[in-house]
Amino acid sequence: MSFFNLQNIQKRYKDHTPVLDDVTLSLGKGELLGLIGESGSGKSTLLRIAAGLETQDQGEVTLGSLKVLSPAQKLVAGYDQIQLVHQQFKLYPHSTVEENIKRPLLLYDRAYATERADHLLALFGLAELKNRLPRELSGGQQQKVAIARALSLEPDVLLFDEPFSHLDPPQKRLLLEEIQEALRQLEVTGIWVTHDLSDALMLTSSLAVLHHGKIIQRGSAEGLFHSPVNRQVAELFSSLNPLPDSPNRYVRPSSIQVLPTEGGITGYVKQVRFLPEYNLLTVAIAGTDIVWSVPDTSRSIQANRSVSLQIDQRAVLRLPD
Ligand SMILES: Nc1ncnc2c1ncn2[C@@H]1O[C@H](COP(=O)(O)OP(=O)(O)OP(=O)(O)O)[C@@H](O)[C@H]1O
Repeated sequence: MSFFNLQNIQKRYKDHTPVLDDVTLSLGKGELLGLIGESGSGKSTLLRIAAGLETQDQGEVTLGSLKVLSPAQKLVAGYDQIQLVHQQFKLYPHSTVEENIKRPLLLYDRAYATERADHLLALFGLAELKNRLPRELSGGQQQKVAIARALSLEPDVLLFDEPFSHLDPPQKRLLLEEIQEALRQLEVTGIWVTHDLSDALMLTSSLAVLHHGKIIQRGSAEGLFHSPVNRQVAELFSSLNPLPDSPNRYVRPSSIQVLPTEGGITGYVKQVRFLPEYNLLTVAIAGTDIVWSVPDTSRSIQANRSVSLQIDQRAVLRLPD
C-alpha cells in the first residue's frame, strides 16, 4: 500500500527546459528508496517539492490522506512530518549535541523532549558525545546529529539530499550501516538521493533512476542490474564490454572468465591494474578494435600476453543506443 506519493510532478524554473518532467513515485510505509541521478538531473528540486518547500508547476504530493501543500499554498512552508536532511546541514555551533537534537522540541513537554533526545542519542551512538559542541565532532558525527535532529519530531518521512557526499568511504560505510538500522527501528519512510549507486545499495534495494528530470527506471537492485532499460542504468553498476559483431549487446566484466586453455575468445592483455578484490585486465579483442575490462581474481595474468576468454551467455545485455 502506498503511503508517500509524488504524482505527475512537473517543474520548470523560469524559461528553462523542464527540470522535472512528469515524475511519479510512490513509497510504502517504512520503505527506503534510493534515488540515483547525475548532477543537475533534478534530484534536489524533487526532494524540495516532496517536502513542501518548493512549488511545483503541476502534480501532487500526498502523505497518507494529507495533501502536501506547496509554499504557494501555505503560509509557513514545510511540514514537521516530512524532514529534509541536506549535505550542508546546519548545526547550532554554540549548542551541544543534545541541545541541537532537542532544538525542534522546544515547544514540547520537557520530559518528553529529554526522553526523545536520549533515545536518539543512544540509537546513533552519540550518548557519550552529548555535551560536546559541533566543532568538537568529526564530519560523520556531525551528520549523525543532523539526522537525529531531523528525527526528533518523529517525522513520517525523511528525505536525504546527498548527506554523506563529503565523507571518506570507510567512514561512510560504517555510518550507512548505522543509519540503516536506525531507520529500520523507527519505521521511517525515506528517499535517499545520491549520484553514487554504491551508497544507495548499502541502504536499500529499492531504486529509482532520475535522468534529465524523468524517472527512467524504478525497481529492485537485482531488477535494474539484470534488466536495465538502457546503458545509462546498466553503467551505474559496472562498465560494459561490447560484444564483437553483435550491435547493442554487452557483457559486464563480472560475467567474463579467463580460461586456462585456448578455445574461447582470444584477446591480448594490454594492461594489468591492481584493484582491491581482483586485478583488472585491459584486453584487446583479436580481429576487432574492441577493448574489454576483464577481472582476474587469480592475479596470475601478466601484461603483453594472449588470453582466452569465456562469457556467460545468460548475462549478455541487449540495450538500445
Ligand atoms: N532556484 C533555481 N532557479 C533556476 N534554476 C535552478 C534552481 N534550482 C535548480 N535549478 C536548475 O535545475 C536543474 C536541476 O537542479 P537540482 O539541484 O534539482 O539537480 P540535482 O540533481 O540535485 O543536482 P546536484 O546533484 O548537482 O545537486 C539544474 O539545471 C539547476 O541549475
